[in-house]
Amino acid sequence: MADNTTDPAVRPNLYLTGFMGTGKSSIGRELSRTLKYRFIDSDRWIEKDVGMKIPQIFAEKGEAWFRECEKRFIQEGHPAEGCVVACGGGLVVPEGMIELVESRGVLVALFASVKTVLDRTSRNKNRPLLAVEDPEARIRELMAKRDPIYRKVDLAVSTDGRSFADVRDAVLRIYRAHCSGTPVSKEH
Ligand SMILES: Nc1ncnc2c1ncn2[C@@H]1O[C@H](COP(=O)(O)OP(=O)(O)OP(=O)(O)O)[C@@H](O)[C@H]1O
Ligand SMILES: O=C(O)C1=C[C@@H](O)[C@@H](O)[C@H](O)C1
Ligand SMILES: [Mg+2]
Repeated sequence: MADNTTDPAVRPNLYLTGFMGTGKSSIGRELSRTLKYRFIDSDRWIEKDVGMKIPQIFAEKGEAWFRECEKRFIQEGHPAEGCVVACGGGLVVPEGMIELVESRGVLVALFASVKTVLDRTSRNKNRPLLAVEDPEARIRELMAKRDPIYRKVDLAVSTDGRSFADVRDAVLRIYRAHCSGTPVSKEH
């Protein structure tokens, strides 16, 4: 099987999407080491670009303004190849964003249950959308809205009960298969 990812001339960007806590940032970093690609996290890029942390951006500028920053990041904030990009959890939500990201490289969606997301996000207070009295109810409500959007992404990996290495290898397999033109079946 031809493997384009071993050809330095063909290194399409690998974008990770999915709900908060599915592991885009942590798995993305691991993937970038394995592929010897540059790792970029859209949340960190925006924080640096605007000079504010995410909670401050949401509080002072609002979510819609943040979504515009995410669009600008995809359009002009990173190299055209050789990158693993961990997208912010809501980056693909506005209409047209899945198509925009897919025009820049290979998009893979990570999935996890409400329980897993709650467990993985509860230790950390830097997600303004989950900084509410009942984060579980908020996750349920947001996930119900967003799940149909993430499911539009053709390449998908489930992360529930799987180790970092296992998820990393599953993403690598489908990225490489996709790059070499091999059909990939969905795994939600
Ligand atoms: N497969 C996994 N097994 C165990 N823990 C995991 C796994 N994937 C992620 N985690 C843990 O879950 C937490 C959230 O992961 P991470 O920050 O990578 O999520 P994210 O998808 O980037 O979230 P966000 O959309 O908010 O940026 C981290 O503490 C990470 O170590
Ligand atoms: O899912 C979301 O809407 C978000 C996820 C995070 O990565 C950050 O982009 C921010 O907290 C919003
Ligand atoms: Mg992240």
